[in-house]
Amino acid sequence: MDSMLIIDEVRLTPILISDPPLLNVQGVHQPYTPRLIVEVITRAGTTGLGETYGDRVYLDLARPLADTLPGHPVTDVNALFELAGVGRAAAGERDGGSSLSPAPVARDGGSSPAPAPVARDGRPSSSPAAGERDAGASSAPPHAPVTEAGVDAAGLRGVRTADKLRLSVVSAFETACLDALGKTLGLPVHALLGGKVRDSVEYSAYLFHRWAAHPGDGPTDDWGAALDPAGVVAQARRFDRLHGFRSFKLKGGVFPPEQEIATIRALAEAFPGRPLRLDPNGAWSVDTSLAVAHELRDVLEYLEDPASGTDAMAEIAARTDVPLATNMCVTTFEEIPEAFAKDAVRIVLCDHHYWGGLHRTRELAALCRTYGIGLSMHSNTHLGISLAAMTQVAATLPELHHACDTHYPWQTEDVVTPRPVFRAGRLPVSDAPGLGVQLDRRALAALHRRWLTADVALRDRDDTSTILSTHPTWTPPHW
Ligand SMILES: O=C([O-])C(=O)C[C@H](O)[C@@H](O)C(=O)[O-]
Ligand SMILES: [Mg+2]
Repeated sequence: MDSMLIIDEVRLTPILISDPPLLNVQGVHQPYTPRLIVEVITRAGTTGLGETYGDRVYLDLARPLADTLPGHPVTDVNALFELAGVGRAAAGERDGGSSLSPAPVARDGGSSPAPAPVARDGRPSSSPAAGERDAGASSAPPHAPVTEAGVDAAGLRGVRTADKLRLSVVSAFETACLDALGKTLGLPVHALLGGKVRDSVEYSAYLFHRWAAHPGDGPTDDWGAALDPAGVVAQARRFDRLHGFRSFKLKGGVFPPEQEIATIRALAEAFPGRPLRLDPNGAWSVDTSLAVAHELRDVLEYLEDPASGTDAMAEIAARTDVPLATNMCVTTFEEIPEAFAKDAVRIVLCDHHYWGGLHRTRELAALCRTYGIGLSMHSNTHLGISLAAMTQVAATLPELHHACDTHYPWQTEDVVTPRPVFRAGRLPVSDAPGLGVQLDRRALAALHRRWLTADVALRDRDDTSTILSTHPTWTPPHW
């Protein structure tokens, strides 16, 4: 193996990025949300970049994986799964747990104590501090247990298992290895995935009900509140003006369905013929879902996760012509056979983070193609490294016929420079080596400093605790 391709060092940098007060079924976004930036450095000094969820439960899995990588080639991305212990739940007893095992994820959702932070060469520390609070996965309710078998269908990204956490960590390492490999070979990541089938990727405007500002201290912006149909339409007009998005997705499950129906109707009137999506993250019963589908049957591109669970989705799908999409009931390969057999969904939202990387996203696309299921793309609060990875893999998927989700326009901070710019709702597919993004080290250091100095509770995203801190009587909505 060419020594230029051998990994010399891996750096992990947890950061906190500012986030607006966006509302969802689990509460409200924190003023700052955690992300993890992964740098893989080869013996030739080439740095590859990756990004994933930054909650402490992910950091605890990333650290031992980072420690095992030096000496491995960046070409060896298939080995990452074994090194990260994916599938180790079943095999764990057999091998007795090798030195490659990641820190164990406790059955109560907590994680093993982390070692004290270690600064490497004066660069941002790769080790998060031990937590004061037991961590849940990003976007999952704080009480939700993490088990090897997997429970918690209520999480915004569906069932939460130890393997899914590991896959989310692997995805950042895979992206970083592919970025380093591409830079070494002078090839874009899409070429390493078989080549692009389009020169630009379409994204959708991600509309949220939101408050004008976080209560108390926190980052501010000038978007104002969006708590009724007029507010959401104004938000959509601004997205249209700024980025030219053609399609619109509304995060629902916040207000009673009648109000969210009125909002979609107002959007349809303001933007005739444009694709519209509504996603209440499983907040509705089967009957409510059917009623909403009926009301909006003439304007929806798709209805995303109206109810929770494969059986409920299958029941709704059998009784409406409105296509159902999901990033909650089909989020792992294990969930595919049942959901496809029951015709529960017509569109699956891929996400390279929790599906385990860019190669596995292509494997998911192949399965969807085989079974005649459409493909779209999910997003969670993310920065430019993830956006570049999403764009590179999306460029290679012929079957991606829906605009991809992205939270990116809500993010005012980034660790890449220059910021990507959407034109007519699209991003060009970079042909530069690797992901085609440059790390802004000064920004990375500043956001890491925030992670070190801010309230440690912010190191785990917890939308429910955040809303309860100012609205103590709030309960998770269900209609
Ligand atoms: O499509 C989805 O379900 C999401 O984008 C989940 C996200 O976490 C979203 O609800 C959010 O950021 O509040
Ligand atoms: Mg969704």
